[in-house]
Amino acid sequence: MKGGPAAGGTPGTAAIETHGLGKRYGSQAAVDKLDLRVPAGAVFGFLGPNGSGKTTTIRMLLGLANATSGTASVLGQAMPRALDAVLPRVGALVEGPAFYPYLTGRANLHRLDAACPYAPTATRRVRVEEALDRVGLGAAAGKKVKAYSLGMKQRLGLANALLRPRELMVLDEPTNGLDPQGTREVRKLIASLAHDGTTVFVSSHLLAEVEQICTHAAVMRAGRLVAQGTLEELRSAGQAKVTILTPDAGAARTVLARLGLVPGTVEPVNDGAGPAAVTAVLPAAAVPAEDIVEALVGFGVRVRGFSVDKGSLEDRFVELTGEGFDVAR
Ligand SMILES: Nc1ncnc2c1ncn2[C@@H]1O[C@H](COP(=O)(O)OP(=O)(O)OP(=O)(O)O)[C@@H](O)[C@H]1O
Repeated sequence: MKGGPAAGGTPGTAAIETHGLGKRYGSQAAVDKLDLRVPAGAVFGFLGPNGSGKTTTIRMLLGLANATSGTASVLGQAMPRALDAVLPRVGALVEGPAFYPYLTGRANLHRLDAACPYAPTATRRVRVEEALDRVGLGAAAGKKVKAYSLGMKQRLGLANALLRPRELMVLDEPTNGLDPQGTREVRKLIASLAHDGTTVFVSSHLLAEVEQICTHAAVMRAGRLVAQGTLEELRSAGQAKVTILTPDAGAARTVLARLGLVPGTVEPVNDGAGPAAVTAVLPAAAVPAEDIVEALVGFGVRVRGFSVDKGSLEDRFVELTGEGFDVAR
């Protein structure tokens, strides 16, 4: 957007911060004791399987739902008390805004912008066209929304969030309904927002998506936050795996067991004719790699190859959520 860079917030401050935030529906806690911290300037992935409480959290942050416990602040101000001061600084895509089906995409944006008391009328036409272009809807802007696909409606929702520069963008599953091309475009859009200094808070149940675009992430499971931090921090908190390539698989297993590690299966390499690969999981506070090699050699194990694999973010998230992704609670 050409409307000038967003302020973005001072690095080191939090764009979103919650303490003990919770929401109950009857006896069910949709969100429970949430302590979330989204640093200013981050592209923050809010991950979790379906039903883990992401949308409920976002709704509370935006004043669309009332918390039943705890506190939340957005751009340094308490919510929902400071709603009127905060919302003009926040762009949001949550469950798609209500569009008029018999109006064109462009006319819908004009109406939504006109309904916003903070939007300058003089620049409306230009801002609407820029937002439509930015989400790749320029060519379809004259079509009625009732003829839009789900992906096109999603893009229109994004365009609505982009009508003015914002310090914080909150996007709930922004690639829902988009084809691979549309997904790539949204990723690029998020990167360009971040480049302009906007903090982006994006929920997703797609790990690969978060891994590609985010600097930080939090993981929800059944209403609870189970991890948050930079992607690197989340990765390194996971369990690493050691793999030993050796013709002395039995002896290698013995050494691993003596070191307190649990040896995994022995996999033949090269159809069983050559050495075998022996693996073991290294817990977070594990035996250092050099000590393992020393013990193997000391025991007379011939080592042809040795590697420590930190494990992917996916391994870590499956570890954390138990059920993996795309699973309803
Ligand atoms: N209005 C409501 N009334 C009762 N229960 C609700 C309501 N909204 C959400 N819930 C429940 O709260 C839990 C969390 O839902 P939420 O929509 O926040 O999850 P989510 O992580 O956003 O999932 P999804 O990715 O499927 O949108 C779910 O068990 C859901 O059924």
